[in-house]
Amino acid sequence: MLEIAGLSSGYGGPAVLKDVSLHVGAGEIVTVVGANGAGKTTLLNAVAGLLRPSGGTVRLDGAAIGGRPAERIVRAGLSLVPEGRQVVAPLSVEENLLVGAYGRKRGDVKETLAAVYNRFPRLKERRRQPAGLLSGGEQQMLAIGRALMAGPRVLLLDEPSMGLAPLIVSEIFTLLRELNQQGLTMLLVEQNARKALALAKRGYVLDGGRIVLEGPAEELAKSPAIVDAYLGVAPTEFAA
Ligand SMILES: Nc1ncnc2c1ncn2[C@@H]1O[C@H](COP(=O)(O)OP(=O)(O)OP(=O)(O)O)[C@@H](O)[C@H]1O
Repeated sequence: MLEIAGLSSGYGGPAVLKDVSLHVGAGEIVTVVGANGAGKTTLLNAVAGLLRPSGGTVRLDGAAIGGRPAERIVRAGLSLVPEGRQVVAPLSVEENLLVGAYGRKRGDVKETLAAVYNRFPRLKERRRQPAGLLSGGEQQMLAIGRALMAGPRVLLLDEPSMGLAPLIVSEIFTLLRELNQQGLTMLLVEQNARKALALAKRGYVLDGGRIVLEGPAEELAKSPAIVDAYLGVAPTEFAA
């Protein structure tokens, strides 16, 4: 469904993202894990059209979308939940959601808004409140809801666990699993490799802007190299 081939990108200096190739099949959750500064945000921003690729291709269901303006990429069916949520603090919850539906037909917006409120009752309860008054977890839900307002086929998620307490992270990941079970395809980048690999079907490891390892998430989670570098203590040590 989403095919990224030989993608390179950066910020004007040497490339930060180097020759990255990965794919996400319809209905899959695929994760890209990597340390701080590995290039995860750069990857998603280059795919979402917020950064210009310097090489490579991005295809969504066969259509070339690489290097297109961000709003065209959203219209093609790819929505980004950005790092740090980036909700507009003084705007109400509902106004933030409507930003995500920019350019859609009124009837579609109404229908999607009802579906988002159905999925996130807490956002409905707080729809008139400024987004800045929400808790971190609620702001993350708002950022996900805003991305859903575009009616995407593929959701790109940039570290949804960032800065959240473990219980809230679990709540967010449960929600992502439910959205996936309803058919939404996801590319999730995370520093929280343990959680991300538990959720995803397949995974890639990004290091220094390059993919250095890939495989079924279950296998990556057991791989000694990953455990040492990204997971700290091996799961068996927890059990002991
Ligand atoms: N706006 C920018 N201008 C110049 N360099 C940048 C910019 N943003 C990121 N970089 C550099 O690109 C590299 C990759 O950063 P990126 O944010 O993509 O990593 P990351 O894996 O998402 O890490 P993090 O978990 O910290 O967000 C880093 O070396 C970073 O310093």
